[in-house]
Amino acid sequence: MRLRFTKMHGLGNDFVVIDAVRQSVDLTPERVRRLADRHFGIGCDQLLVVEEATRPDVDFRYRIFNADGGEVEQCGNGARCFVRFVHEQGLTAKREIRVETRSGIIAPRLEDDGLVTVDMGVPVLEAARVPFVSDSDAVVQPLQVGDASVAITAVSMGNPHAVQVVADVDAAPVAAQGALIERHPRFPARVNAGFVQLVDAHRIRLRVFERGAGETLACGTGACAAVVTVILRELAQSPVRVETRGGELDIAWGGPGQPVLMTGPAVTVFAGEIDID
Ligand SMILES: N[C@H](CCC[C@H](N)C(=O)O)C(=O)O
Repeated sequence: MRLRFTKMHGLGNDFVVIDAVRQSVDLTPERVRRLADRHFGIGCDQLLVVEEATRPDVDFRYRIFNADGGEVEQCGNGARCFVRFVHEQGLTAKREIRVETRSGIIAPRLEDDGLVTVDMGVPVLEAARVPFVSDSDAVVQPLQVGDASVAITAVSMGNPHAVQVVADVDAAPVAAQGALIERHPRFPARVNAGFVQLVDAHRIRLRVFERGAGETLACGTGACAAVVTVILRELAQSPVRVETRGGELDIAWGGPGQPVLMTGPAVTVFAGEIDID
């Protein structure tokens, strides 16, 4: 199958973006893994597929696949790239679009300064809906991770996140502990593991070991989940600037029941074609 693609990134969280509106695409988990492979394929953290809307109240459908081949519910850095892509490709003249994802509708908007703002929807805090196996919906809950007991906040941005506060993200055991948390039995759909360091009431540092991709340079939904966490724990106030290894995101959240707004960059790197069997 010959495939036209565009390579993009949001703060170094990188994507292969595929237009499935103007080309027919048949993606299997194996094909996704091959396309995402940084040695045998193109290489990316996630693969984003642009499809025609399946309902009248949205402009497009947005499908997201992790590098491990699994399809997931949401991708924040990808949402910013999505709107830049459909605009650059002439698929829409709108600067703000409504996009249907597996976990609901998001609304990315191209700003005049070149950044992109996305209404990422309302965070889910009920454990059963994250999903997180627990008899409590408490904001902070203990989680046994190997020999350590860590205090996490379980929150869904459509996709599941387990967020902990650490003294120094650079020293945090992201690789070892992140891998254990990702596959922890209390997260039946697996989970993205966030590590947050407080800088001040409006600034945090964040690293995320992503479900299905490992540590990435930035995670948009992870930044949203981290801001929800530090605000719920009364450690910070909105808006919060999130420093990731790939750069900075600005997140605003008005509290439970309110949507999370994320603002940051989206960059097109190159376009190409690939033959994949
Ligand atoms: N690994 C995530 C999907 C990508 C999210 C991330 N790249 C973002 O920017 O939100 C998951 O399995 O839920």
